[in-house]
Amino acid sequence: MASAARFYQVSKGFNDGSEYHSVLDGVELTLEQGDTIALTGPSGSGKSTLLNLMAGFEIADSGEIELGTESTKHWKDNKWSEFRRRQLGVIFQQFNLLTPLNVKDNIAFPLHLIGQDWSPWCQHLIDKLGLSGLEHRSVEQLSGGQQQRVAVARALAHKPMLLLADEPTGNLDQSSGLQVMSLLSELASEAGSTVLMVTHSSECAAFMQRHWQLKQGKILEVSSVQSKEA
Ligand SMILES: Nc1ncnc2c1ncn2[C@@H]1O[C@H](COP(=O)(O)OP(=O)(O)OP(=O)(O)O)[C@@H](O)[C@H]1O
Repeated sequence: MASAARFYQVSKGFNDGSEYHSVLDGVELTLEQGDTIALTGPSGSGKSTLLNLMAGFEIADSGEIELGTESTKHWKDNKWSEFRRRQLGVIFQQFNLLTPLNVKDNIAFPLHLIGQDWSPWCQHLIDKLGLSGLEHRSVEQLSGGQQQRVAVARALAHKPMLLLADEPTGNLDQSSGLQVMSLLSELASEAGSTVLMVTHSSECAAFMQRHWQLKQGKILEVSSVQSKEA
């Protein structure tokens, strides 16, 4: 099966003015299409950095990143933007919704950027995410859990190849967080999206099939449904 993403010896670090600090140190990873993976690791271990590299928000110091069947080695900014618009969904801890817009317009906005219209799939997302009746409400008037459910709909509206989520339940209480996780994993599966999710919560990680840990700049596979069954 084709992979959704591969890292070959990817390294990334940052200068704090005088010194270079290595964060990712020759990371090797493969996300197979349809994988759902929870990424954990200590604070500062580089989880968000890894997601940022996969989305092209940051560029690796060395190594190579493949997305789908393409190497990103020579991608320019416009190619990364095109990839993000068409093939990527991103969910952040802080929701990052367009606050002057209502629920429906927040979900439709990224679709319009790629020339797509509202579809039965979008309506399905609204219904499943419990947003029916709230379509015309400003997102500022929603609870945190409702806002994150809008963010899930927005991220999946174009059925992205890859869904990246950075602590999507970090700002929610436990019950809203688990509800969002359950819907996110079910709808990502319906969309056919591969999921890589950063989380500090073992309960959230349990919604994913595989569990990776980032430690000392490298990925360790902690568990997978396949290996549990083996
Ligand atoms: N743009 C940047 N400039 C300088 N240093 C950075 C930058 N981005 C990240 N870092 C540093 O890289 C390290 C890894 O950061 P990152 O945010 O990826 O960790 P994390 O595992 O996601 O942490 P947390 O769980 O606390 O969110 C940290 O030491 C951080 O300060």
